[in-house]
Amino acid sequence: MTQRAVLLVNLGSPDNPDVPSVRRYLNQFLMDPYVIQLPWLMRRLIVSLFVLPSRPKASAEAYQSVWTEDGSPLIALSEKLHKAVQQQVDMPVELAMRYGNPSIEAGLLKLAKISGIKEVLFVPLYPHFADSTVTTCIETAKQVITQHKLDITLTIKSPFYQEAGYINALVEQTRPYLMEEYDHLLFSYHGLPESHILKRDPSGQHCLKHADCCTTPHAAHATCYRHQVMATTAAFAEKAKLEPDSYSVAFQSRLGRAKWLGPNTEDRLIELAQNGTKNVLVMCPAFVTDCLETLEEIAIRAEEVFIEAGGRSLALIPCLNDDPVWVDLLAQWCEAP
Ligand SMILES: C=CC1=C(C)c2cc3[nH]c(cc4nc(cc5[nH]c(cc1n2)c(C)c5CCC(=O)O)C(CCC(=O)O)=C4C)c(C)c3C=C
Ligand SMILES: [Fe+2]
Ligand SMILES: [Fe+2]
Repeated sequence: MTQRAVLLVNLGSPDNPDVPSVRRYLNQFLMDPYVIQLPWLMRRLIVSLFVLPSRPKASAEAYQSVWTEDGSPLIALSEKLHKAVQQQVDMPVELAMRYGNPSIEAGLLKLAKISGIKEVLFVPLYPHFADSTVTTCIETAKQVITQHKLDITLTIKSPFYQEAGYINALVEQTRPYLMEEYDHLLFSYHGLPESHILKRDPSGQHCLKHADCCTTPHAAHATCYRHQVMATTAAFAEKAKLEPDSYSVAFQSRLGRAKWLGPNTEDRLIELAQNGTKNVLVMCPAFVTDCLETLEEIAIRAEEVFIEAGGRSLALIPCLNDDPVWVDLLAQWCEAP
């Protein structure tokens, strides 16, 4: 019997698309000190005064527009992925969410109870490093292990933003869309406040200090989300043989008043439409499963913005979800991360 088990970890969704459930979810999410990186009292005030009074209603409506018979798309698709991986490997695999359910605590307790399990391969389902995604789920897992005195070690899968297997899976998944006619391919990555990147630059003098910082080799790139998404884009463009002017990068899902990475996806789509681009393809490689941010923000809202600005069609390329090439890659990592 193997000593290893696997925990796949994604972000999580509200339990239901109603206002109270979304409020609970947003409160847990935004009170996370890795997400809003301010002292507790300031975070509490911002979340209570500026987010919780109005956002749960708007977000609940957005969730309702994409909710499925099986629940939230992010959870339902992550469960399909989990099942497909479990079928390929001879070790226990569980799925957990950083916010909402099933929790990281429940997943680790379940795995730790299985006789003979000594090591958990912990796989954050994010290709790129960010404290607000990767660090927070790792720290939560460590707390659970300490709190419950679990006799297991964690092996953590590193961000895989430029691993050949991941780029290959993305290119294979995207190929049918690239073979259709289109004018421009937009890589829309989830955004991040610039302060999160600056805080992680060990030199304090590299990240976001000059225009080509992300393509100039530097130790900061181990934790630089912007460098990592640029590296994914470059590796994808090379493997898919994209023409240099046929694609660009933008950042979506901005929240609040702080300065976030740019350009903003909606602004970029307006610019493309105004410059005569008619048919745009959008892919979102920061997400491995489709979710609110791809299905509602891009496929519904961004499409409206693009068409209103003069574009003709916007097609969202699905995330990897339970694509067989991606499932095979995860199964390989289970055996040898
Ligand atoms: C892909 C990686 C993600 C990063 C980096 C990230 C940072 C980040 N997000 C918020 C605020 C919100 N994000 C929300 C939804 C959401 N975010 C991600 C992924 C990343 N977030 C996913 C996969 C989802 C979808 C969840 C789902 O149920 O489908 C939301 C909730 C929805 C809404 O009200 O808009 C918020 C809020 C911040 C502040 C942040 C970095 C600081
Ligand atoms: Fe950079
Ligand atoms: Fe987010």
